[in-house]
Amino acid sequence: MRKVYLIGFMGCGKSVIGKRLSFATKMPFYDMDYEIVKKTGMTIPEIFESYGEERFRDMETEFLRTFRDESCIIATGGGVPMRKENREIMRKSGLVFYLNAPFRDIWRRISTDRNRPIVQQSTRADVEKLYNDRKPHYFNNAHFKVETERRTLREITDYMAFQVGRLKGDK
Ligand SMILES: Nc1ncnc2c1ncn2[C@@H]1O[C@H](COP(=O)(O)OP(=O)(O)OP(=O)(O)O)[C@@H](O)[C@H]1O
Ligand SMILES: O=C(O)C1=C[C@@H](O)[C@@H](O)[C@H](O)C1
Ligand SMILES: [Mg+2]
Repeated sequence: MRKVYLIGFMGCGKSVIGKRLSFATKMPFYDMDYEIVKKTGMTIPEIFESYGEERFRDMETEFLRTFRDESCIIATGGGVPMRKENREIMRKSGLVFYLNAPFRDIWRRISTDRNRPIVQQSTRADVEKLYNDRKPHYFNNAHFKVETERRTLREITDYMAFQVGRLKGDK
């Protein structure tokens, strides 16, 4: 296995669980959003504001195409699985875990976060529609579906570390 990708909607826990999984598996961890912020020297709201969402999406694809060939854990941005090319790269280069969380949990976590431009520009109903539209893309493109509802971060991480350990060396 080369890479472990975490996919799912904003606030499902990709970044926080990715870090913990890195600790549990001793694999390095990278957060795509953070890598893009580091490379551009801009925050995500600034990138959306200055260049528009489409350019941000191109940066995500560029990251997947060019990121170093290393066994590692990658927390993807919430919109990454919407592009066919992104899905193909992820499935070819590693294992894909979908973190599923109910919309009410997601909304509680993200509604007041100013660092997510899509949330800032939308109503709750808009974000819920986006959640429902995206769900099949997450679901149909993951090797593993992880239910996070009523599970602690520890329980989720332990389950994922077990699956990663079991499959290490298979790919
Ligand atoms: N299962 C969980 N139990 C408790 N808190 C959680 C759980 N999952 C996520 N959280 C909390 O929700 C918040 C959002 O999580 P996180 O930033 O990891 O989401 P994300 O999937 O990386 O979102 P984005 O796509 O916007 O980067 C964090 O404060 C995190 O600690
Ligand atoms: O779901 C999305 O479209 C996004 C999620 C975040 O991870 C960031 O990549 C950005 O805020 C867009
Ligand atoms: Mg994140």
